[in-house]
Amino acid sequence: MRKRYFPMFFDISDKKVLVVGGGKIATRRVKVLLEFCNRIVVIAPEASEEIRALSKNDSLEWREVCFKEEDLKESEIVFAATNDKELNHEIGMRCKASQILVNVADNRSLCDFYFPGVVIEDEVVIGINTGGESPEKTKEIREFFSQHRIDLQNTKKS
Ligand SMILES: C[C@@]1(CC(=O)O)C2=NC(=C\c3[nH]c(c(CCC(=O)O)c3CC(=O)O)Cc3[nH]c(c(CC(=O)O)c3CCC(=O)O)/C=C3\N/C(=C\2)[C@@H](CCC(=O)O)[C@]3(C)CC(=O)O)/[C@H]1CCC(=O)O
Ligand SMILES: NC(=O)c1ccc[n+]([C@@H]2O[C@H](COP(=O)([O-])OP(=O)(O)OC[C@H]3O[C@@H](n4cnc5c(N)ncnc54)[C@H](O)[C@@H]3O)[C@@H](O)[C@H]2O)c1
Repeated sequence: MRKRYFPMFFDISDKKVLVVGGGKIATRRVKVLLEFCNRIVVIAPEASEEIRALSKNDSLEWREVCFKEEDLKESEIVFAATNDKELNHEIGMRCKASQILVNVADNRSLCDFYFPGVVIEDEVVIGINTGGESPEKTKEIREFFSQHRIDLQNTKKS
């Protein structure tokens, strides 16, 4: 049977979320995470303009430093998204050893969970996933739903 990932809809509003890295992928993920969580720390010596701007809000703190092992102590969910493959791997392994939920952007086998494609419309949240087989397909489906927001609204009213 094909391996599938169960879509748990998880309350992360008060979880301590750590994102390591502040580039393209980290930015894409932070923007989605901020819809669900107000305790995000980003650790990265360099961060995108968007992360810099978002860090002016209380929900997001950007620390302009390199990752250190002790950063994990205060974290409950970790996203490793640096451009350093070895570091991402190390973060994944350390989280596993400490039973901290971890997602590693360049190594699906180290992920406790995958980042979904997300569509939000009022109280409706759609999460899309292909079990790691085709993120591109996830993106296509997410774009399809995003362009059909009217239909989602109509469904809700009927
Ligand atoms: C849904 C989304 C969320 C997000 O990322 O925000 C997401 N990937 C997205 C896009 C995307 N990812 C990649 C490209 C190719 C273009 C490119 O290379 O740039 C594109 C297309 C693009 O970017 O346009 C490359 C890639 N992806 C993974 C690896 C590593 C590996 O497979 O081991 C590599 C190689 C990296 C490398 O080594 O370089 C792994 C994962 N990607 C996942 C999620 C998880 C499974 C999702 C699923 O099953 O469907 C999983 C397994 C783990 C995880 O990361 O949670 C987002 C769509 C967002 C949207 O809706 O627009
Ligand atoms: N899962 C996915 O969907 C997906 C898609 C494309 C790429 N990727 C992978 O995601 C990772 C990030 O890609 P990107 O395009 O965002 O890279 P990027 O070059 O845009 O950003 C890298 C970030 O990592 C930070 N960084 C580097 N060393 C660090 C350290 N020691 N401590 C903390 N932060 C550090 C940099 O300051 C920068 O902010 C890569 O491994 C890439 O292969 C994943």
